[in-house]
Amino acid sequence: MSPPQLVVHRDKELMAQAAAARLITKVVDAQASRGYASVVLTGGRNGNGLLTALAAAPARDAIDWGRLDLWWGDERFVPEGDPERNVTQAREALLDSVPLDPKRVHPMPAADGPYGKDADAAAEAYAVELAKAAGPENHAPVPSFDVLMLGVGPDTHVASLFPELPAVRETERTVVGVHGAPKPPPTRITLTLPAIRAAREVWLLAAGEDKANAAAIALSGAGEVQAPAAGAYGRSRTLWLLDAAAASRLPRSLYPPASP
Ligand SMILES: O=C(O)[C@H](O)[C@@H](O)[C@H](O)[C@H](O)COP(=O)(O)O
Repeated sequence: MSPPQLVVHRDKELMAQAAAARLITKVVDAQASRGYASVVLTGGRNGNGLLTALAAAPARDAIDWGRLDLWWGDERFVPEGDPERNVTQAREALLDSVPLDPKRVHPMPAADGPYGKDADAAAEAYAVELAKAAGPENHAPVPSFDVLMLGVGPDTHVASLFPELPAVRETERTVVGVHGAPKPPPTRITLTLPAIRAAREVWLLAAGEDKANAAAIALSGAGEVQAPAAGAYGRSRTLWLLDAAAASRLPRSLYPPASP
């Protein structure tokens, strides 16, 4: 596993704009070489901030939206259309403004969907959907995601993998239900670390002073059960995208080299 790369931007707005530009290039390159691209979205302010910046990006439509597969890293297990749902927020920020192929957009099940209030059954169904989309060359029963994005919580959680809770300890299943999450709402569905680690690239988004401790802990050798962000890495690249506030408590040895 190659060490994580860090890129620090002046502030969260610039981080979102730069991350959006980075995503456009990554998707365009994947589509040019393979004919399609596969991206995992994340919820939260930084994840939605990136989507909002992407919607406004001048080069946005260099992406062939009809050949983009979208998945989610986690979802709040609430009814369809609930403003709390990550997919609801993603639709408002970007998805409703671009010509995606609906067959290639894979939201996680809602709490009023075919699995009712059974988050574990809904999680299992999403795992089956991921496995069906996996190819023979894939490293886990999930597609080879080009980019899997993760917002980082102030407690170092990523997706809905919270410190010390059962989901972060999962080593076999790719998707599990989460009960009693400390970040409301308490019931969620989440990819697990094995699924996250099947991605070619994992990008962690951390902006704001409230993420400074989490970034420092996760990047200074903490264990993944105590600091789930520490266990989120990609097969070929792990990239932390921070703003200066979130990077403010990083050990000097980690902070990207000052320009000469
Ligand atoms: O469902 C969620 O809440 C998100 O997927 C979660 O993992 C989020 O990305 C982090 O909590 C960071 O959220 P902020 O960017 O809002 O701090």
